[in-house]
Amino acid sequence: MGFTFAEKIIAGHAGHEVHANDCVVVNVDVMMASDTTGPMTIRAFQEMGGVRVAKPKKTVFVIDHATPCPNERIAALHSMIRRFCGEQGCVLYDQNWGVCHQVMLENDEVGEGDLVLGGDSHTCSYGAVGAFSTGVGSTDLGAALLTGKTWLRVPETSRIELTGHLPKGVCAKDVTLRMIGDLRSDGVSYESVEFAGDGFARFTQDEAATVCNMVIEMGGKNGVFLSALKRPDLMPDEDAVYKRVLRYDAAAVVPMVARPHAVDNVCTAAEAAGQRIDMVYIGSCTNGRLSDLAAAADILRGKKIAPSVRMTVCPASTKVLLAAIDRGYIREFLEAGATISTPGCSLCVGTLGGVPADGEVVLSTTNRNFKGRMGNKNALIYLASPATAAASALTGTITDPREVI
Ligand SMILES: CC(C)[C@H](C(=O)O)[C@@H](O)C(=O)O
Ligand code: SF4
Repeated sequence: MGFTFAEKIIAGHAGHEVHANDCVVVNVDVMMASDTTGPMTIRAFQEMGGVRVAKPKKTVFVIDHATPCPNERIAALHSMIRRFCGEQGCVLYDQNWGVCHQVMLENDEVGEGDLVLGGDSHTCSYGAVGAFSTGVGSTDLGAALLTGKTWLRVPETSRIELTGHLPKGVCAKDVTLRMIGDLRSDGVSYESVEFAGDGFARFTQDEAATVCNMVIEMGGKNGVFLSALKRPDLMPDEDAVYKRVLRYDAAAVVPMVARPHAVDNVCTAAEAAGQRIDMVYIGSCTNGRLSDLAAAADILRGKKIAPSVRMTVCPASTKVLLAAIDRGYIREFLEAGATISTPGCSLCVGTLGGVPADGEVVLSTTNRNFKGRMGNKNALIYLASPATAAASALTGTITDPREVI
């Protein structure tokens, strides 16, 4: 019986052979906390008697969820993180960097073969570069800061294969929403997901990050793109055991949306067409990268968004913003009538401005549309790709991007 990626990488970090459902203690290569969970992690570390973190150069804090800082209470938490990083010699990405997951990826804080714990549920994003990465609570993270280790139940694995080419106007986000719609939010609970097939192998790292980012929205523990694996010792064996295997034909995928108030409440963009929208948000660790901004800029270029729509674009990082400036996208967004927000989590989780009013409808490129997500429980949030978001901003209603390209 062969081994899956999860079994191989966890075995390497446990120092012995492991099988799905074993409970093991593993070495952790990289730890990450944001400004939301960082303070709780520091407190947990201190309450456990922590004096020095085990791996300061591999312990990363990113101040991203509430930047620039909106109030006094959060300012105190931000200073607590800065002080801790100064005392402990941990790596700090302050408010000028961007969303934690993008910052981790674009600054090579994580790489192939790393076992990564993050105090954020979308830590699963790093499967795009061949890491085993997963989100944990602040207490587990605090313990890892102290010991450099954690415990894991070795996940069972599902494999999802994509074959062929995506049609024009169809994005990685559409494939992701389609899979989540099919599997539902608990479809692969606590499982590792291997993304395979020539279709996924053709995805760029940005696209792979979009897919892996939302593995948690199908209940997964982690996701990994097999095409990101260069090390043969991490590749799953031919006779590895899978809980389920799903296959998708890329040519048959169409633009999708998730309707309020659940990520698995999906339908095609064509089925939702005509739904009025008041706000459009393009950004986040799911879809705020340069290629996402490019997809939106291609649709908005030389046009004006509907007067009834307020549109905000937030590059996922300062590096993305600078590249978008160089390529002229930022000017194009501004000329189309959009607002540009400071790189970070921005509107995604309601920790900053841009809160929708009661009854308003938002189309967002983020990963969650739960009630209250953007700061108002009486708003309705739809999720979609950057192409669908841009096309819909032009018309003021949900629009299949293939109608405008
Ligand atoms: C605030 C934070 C704990 C949360 C997470 O863990 O994912 C946030 O980033 C989110 O996207 O919902
Ligand atoms: S951009 Fe949104 S989903 Fe990503 S870490 Fe920030 S709040 Fe969470």
